[in-house]
Amino acid sequence: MGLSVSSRKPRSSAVIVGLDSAGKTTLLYKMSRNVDTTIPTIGFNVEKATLKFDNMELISVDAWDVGGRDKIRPLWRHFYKDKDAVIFVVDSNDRERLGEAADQLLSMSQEELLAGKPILIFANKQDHPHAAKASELVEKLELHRLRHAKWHLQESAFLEGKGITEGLQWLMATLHGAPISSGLPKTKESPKDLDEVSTSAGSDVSTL
Ligand SMILES: Nc1nc2c(ncn2[C@@H]2O[C@H](COP(=O)(O)OP(=O)(O)OP(=O)(O)O)[C@@H](O)[C@H]2O)c(=O)[nH]1
Ligand SMILES: [Mg+2]
Repeated sequence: MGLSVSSRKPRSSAVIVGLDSAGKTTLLYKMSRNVDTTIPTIGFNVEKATLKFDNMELISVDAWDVGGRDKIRPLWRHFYKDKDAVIFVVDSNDRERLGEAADQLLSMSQEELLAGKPILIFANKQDHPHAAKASELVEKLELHRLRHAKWHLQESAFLEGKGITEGLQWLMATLHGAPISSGLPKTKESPKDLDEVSTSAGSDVSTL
């Protein structure tokens, strides 16, 4: 079963990034039944949670907007070190900042300590009627630039709890090489029911 894992070392860990207001904190709190959240004070906002299912540790670091990015860069290494994956959250309804988000995503993917790690992209806020859909986001986020990483774009609506499980299932399957069933909430769709579009080797898109 493997559900009683609170004292075990995390099985895997991911760093959550994204522009301000994308939904990173909402993602953590949506799973708060299953997480412990702490906010250490080290000069910029850090939120940490451990998913009890699969014992995956998620760390959100709100460091992008802090002045003098180069000055705090050495601190980032502390959080990027030993991470197995990147979770990137984008506000699909904020088209004006998609270019900025694309640059942040590319920059993260090129961080030495994260290079080549799988990237789960949550195309969040899909509950907005005019939110950019997966196909538009693949283009606007310039995902072709993520040449060396396996990525998956998952449409989501965190406030409604939609898309979270599906995205994390992809991540766990990618990290562990096989679907993980223990403790994961059942999803209504099986992968074959999702509208999956192959975009390049090892990368794909799932709509809600
Ligand atoms: N409509 C809608 N709003 C959302 C969704 N997810 C998050 N929000 C809202 O977006 C706002 C920002 O969400 P946060 O989770 O605080 O964003 P964040 O990425 O942690 O932002 P910073 O901490 O500033 O970097 C909040 O008002 C959330 O309620 C969603 O799926 N749909
Ligand atoms: Mg936040």
